[in-house]
Amino acid sequence: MKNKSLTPMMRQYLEIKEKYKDCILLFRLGDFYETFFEDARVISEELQLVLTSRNGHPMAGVPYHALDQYVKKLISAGYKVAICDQVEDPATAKGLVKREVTRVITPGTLIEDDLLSSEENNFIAAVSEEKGVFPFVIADISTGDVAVTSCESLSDLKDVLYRTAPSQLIMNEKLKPLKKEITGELSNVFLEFLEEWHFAYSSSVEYVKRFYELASIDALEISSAEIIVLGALFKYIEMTQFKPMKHLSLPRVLRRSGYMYLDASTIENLSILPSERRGSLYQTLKATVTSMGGRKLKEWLLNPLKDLGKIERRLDIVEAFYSDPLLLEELREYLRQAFDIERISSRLATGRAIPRDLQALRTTLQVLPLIKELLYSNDVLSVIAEDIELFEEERKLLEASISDEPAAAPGEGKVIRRGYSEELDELMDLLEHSQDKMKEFELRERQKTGINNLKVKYNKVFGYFIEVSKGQVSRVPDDYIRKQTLVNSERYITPELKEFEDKVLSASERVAVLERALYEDICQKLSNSVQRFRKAGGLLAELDVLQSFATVAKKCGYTRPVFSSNHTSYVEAARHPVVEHYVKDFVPNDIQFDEKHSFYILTGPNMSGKSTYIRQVALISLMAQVGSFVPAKRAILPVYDRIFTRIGARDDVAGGKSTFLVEMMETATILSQATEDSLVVLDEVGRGTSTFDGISIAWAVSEYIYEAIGCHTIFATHFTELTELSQMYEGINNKTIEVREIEDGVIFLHKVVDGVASQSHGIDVAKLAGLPDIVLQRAREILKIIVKTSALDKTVKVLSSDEIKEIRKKKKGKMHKNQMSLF
Ligand SMILES: Nc1ncnc2c1ncn2[C@@H]1O[C@H](COP(=O)(O)OP(=O)(O)OP(=O)(O)O)[C@@H](O)[C@H]1O
Repeated sequence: MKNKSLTPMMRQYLEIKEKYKDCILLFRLGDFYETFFEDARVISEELQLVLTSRNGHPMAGVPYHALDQYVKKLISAGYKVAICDQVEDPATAKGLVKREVTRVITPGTLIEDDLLSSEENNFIAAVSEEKGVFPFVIADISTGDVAVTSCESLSDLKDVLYRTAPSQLIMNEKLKPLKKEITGELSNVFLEFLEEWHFAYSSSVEYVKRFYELASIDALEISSAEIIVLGALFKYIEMTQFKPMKHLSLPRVLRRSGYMYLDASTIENLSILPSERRGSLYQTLKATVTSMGGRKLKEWLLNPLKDLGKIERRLDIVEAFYSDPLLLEELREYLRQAFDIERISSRLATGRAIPRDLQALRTTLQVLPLIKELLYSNDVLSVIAEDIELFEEERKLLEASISDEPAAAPGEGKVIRRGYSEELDELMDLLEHSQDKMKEFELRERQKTGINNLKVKYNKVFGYFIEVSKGQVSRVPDDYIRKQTLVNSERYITPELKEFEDKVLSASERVAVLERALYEDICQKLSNSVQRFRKAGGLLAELDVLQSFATVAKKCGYTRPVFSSNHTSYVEAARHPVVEHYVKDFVPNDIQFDEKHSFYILTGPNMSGKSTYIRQVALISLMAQVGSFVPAKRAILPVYDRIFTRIGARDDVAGGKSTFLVEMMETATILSQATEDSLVVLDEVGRGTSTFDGISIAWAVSEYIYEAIGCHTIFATHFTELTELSQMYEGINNKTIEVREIEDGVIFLHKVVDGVASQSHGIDVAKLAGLPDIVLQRAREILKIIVKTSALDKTVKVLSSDEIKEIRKKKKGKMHKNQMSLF
């Protein structure tokens, strides 16, 4: 590149680019943000923009008004973008402008307009490693939410990443060797490695203290390793945003002991979160009407409660809504009027609130008293009403200052309401009624001087002037200043007229300046309340989720679960909350767990409904612990500490793991982490290997769970051999799913009953699937031969009491209960 051909601006571009090498630099120039050199090539290709050239160098630009939209595209294509704006240069007396990077946008720091109504969180996360533990922090800059946890193992960290799905992950450089392992299954995460010094303890402590204005970090009750990543993340945010992020909340500390832990495969197996392929629990339970509620619902579904008091509190509220449909409908109506004040708060705090945000904030604050009053009308709900703050001062400020339909930006007098500022009103009056004002002035002067034909006129040379005909000149008062003499008249100005003229001529400019200043002042005042707005937003979100539970419970015929004190369970006529919407006549089934029924072997033909049944048992408990009613006629449930699932075949080709290896790893996790208070549902464990290996593993796993862990378990299997276990262990029972055999196949009745499946009917299902007759016939012949020759030798003995003692001892040493923390 020949430096000679560079313009001064291009040189400046290169200078700034030096510091922001890893970013696409967008340079404000008039109505465009321009890029030059290689950046220009990149953006013209990524954004399909015309590539032009200046002095032989490539150049491309995006229009100023469409910046957000283009930046978002660049970010999703994996780029970081530095926005270089024109700012006043205090070094020059003339107030000249200079260009400066005002923010760096990365996937995790994107908080533009279109996110305002989104139900998704946009998390930026940071992780480091300290003695085998991974301290982890996430923040959503667009809502102000911050949370920390520590992952005790790599698989814990992967679970947390799966659950939070951050769009950007900042990692300590020392974790580079684990990059593939950590992020293997994450798609679309923007990774950045920061050098180790970013994770220095002392600077992080100082930073966090300063950020939260704390005398000591002890108040946060988080470990020093967590402080380090929190500090590193905040430093990163400040480095990219150049603005204080005062809306970021104190970190929520998430410890595994506080919640029912769901690992990534359980979230996947139970279809808790929405997926493109099938329905989910989230979609079923979602009758929320605000985006804050949508986000909260997701958070709750991923973190079911273990504290019975808290669960009952949620259920009480759901019941109060459920049993008062009119109140419920009224509340939904008010909530529909509430806007996403968490996001508005973040925009206020970062100086990016637009007038529409303030209009939305006002509407939301206006609806709060109505919600409060409504909740007070019900005894149970009045407890929540107490917590609703009314923001009288802020509401009055917004009502007095922001017009009903404000313009997109301040500057033309269409944002600030009339009556808020006398000065602005006067200027606007001047602009709108300058002609009338002139007439008024003229009339006043005529009356004052007695000159009937006195006229106020305007020309470009003098501006406004008073014209008096020659015959009347003797009446002209002393304070008139003569400006010009014509044949038949004299022209004068007065200080008042000049003052008026100045006002009119500069009024529009002054309106622009004054309205912007007033607007900024209002935003500034409101920004002092952002933490309280966020809190109110959180409360509205919770109300929204709880009303959503009540709405769905009514629509789908759910009942309130009751919790047993002796860890037993009886659910009558239970349904699968998602599948019931996809099949015509869903057949409800019961489930019972007590001392004599803690472990079920569930056999049944293919397609009979085994997976559906075991999933519904897990989902019903999960729903209950989230605080929702459940799809059953009656439900008595224990509080589970964890739900484990091992369902379906999954491989991890990227991580070099076969289907069977993944299956065994998941099973190993269950055996090492389940406690007697857990619920375990297993589907076809052992299927991924040879039949005899599979049966042996499944058998030994069942014995281990039953004897060493003793938790409620359902094991769905095609290995009918496992049903022998019920003969040997008192609490192991057999269940099967009924089918009616007909001449030409089977009818699936989907009814779960005591007993063992007579056969798998796999060939009947193969027929349904359309396998050719000749293949089906041959399969039947082979089946007959195999059944005769390979029956399991029924000589397996029950575990001896010494063996049981031994496995219980080993299990104890491995217990992880409540040790780990999670998200
Ligand atoms: N209780 C039920 N009432 C009505 N239909 C049901 C019920 N349970 C399951 N089904 C229907 O049967 C289909 C098969 O169910 P599911 O996958 O649970 O069977 P499965 O026994 O696990 O099969 P396989 O052993 O082949 O994996 C479901 O997709 C659903 O359409």
